[in-house]
Amino acid sequence: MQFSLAEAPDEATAEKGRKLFAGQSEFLKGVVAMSGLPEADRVEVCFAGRSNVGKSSLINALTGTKGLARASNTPGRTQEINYFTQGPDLYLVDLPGYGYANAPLAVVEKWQKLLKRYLSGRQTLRRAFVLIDSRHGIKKVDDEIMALLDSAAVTFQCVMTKADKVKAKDLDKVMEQVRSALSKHPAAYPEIVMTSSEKGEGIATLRSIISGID
Ligand SMILES: Nc1nc2c(ncn2[C@@H]2O[C@H](COP(=O)(O)OP(=O)(O)OP(=O)(O)O)[C@@H](O)[C@H]2O)c(=O)[nH]1
Repeated sequence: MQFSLAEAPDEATAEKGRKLFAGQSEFLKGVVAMSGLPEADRVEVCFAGRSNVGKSSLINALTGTKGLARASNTPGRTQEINYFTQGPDLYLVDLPGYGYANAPLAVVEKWQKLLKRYLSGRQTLRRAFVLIDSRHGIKKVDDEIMALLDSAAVTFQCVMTKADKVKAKDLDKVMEQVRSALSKHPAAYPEIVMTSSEKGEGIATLRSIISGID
């Protein structure tokens, strides 16, 4: 599999993305058990990543709603599966951050159990976006989540975050590592999205990618 960076969308595709995200975004609920999931009545995409990777910031940037997903400096604060509605036809799902070194083992095990159940049991889940910090590349815990997605047969797309924090030459090195790590995962989608929630880079691209998922 060849992995390439997603290019900026053409005008028609960009418009589709803009339209989707011009719709209202609202926090629906935080879920701690499968029994709490909302009715599976629309397409959903989820966002996974290590604690502090920038998930909340990315969801806020995508939806254009500051403070929608709580952007927090405290790692590991997003401990529930958080459901957001995006317009009438889409759920954006913020998964618990993983790999938080100081989390008690019992908490980690509970997340993992819920995550596994969610990923393998949610019929309407169309794609997972796995967020990777552009400074750090793919770590062991990311690789484990990707393996979980492989076994659950959930297509996942890699989204690089905090691109503004990395120099171009360092980014090349990280991308090489990312491509090589992704090549071991059959569920990996061939395009990688480079983003900066801070600068807005890649946000229009990701919006149009999501608008093309049905
Ligand atoms: N420079 C820069 N900083 C960012 C960017 N995205 C997020 N951050 C910062 O990174 C930190 C973590 O961001 P969050 O969005 O809270 O991360 P999270 O993944 O939701 O964190 P958890 O709730 O711990 O899972 C915050 O201090 C953000 O301001 C970005 O694109 N550029």
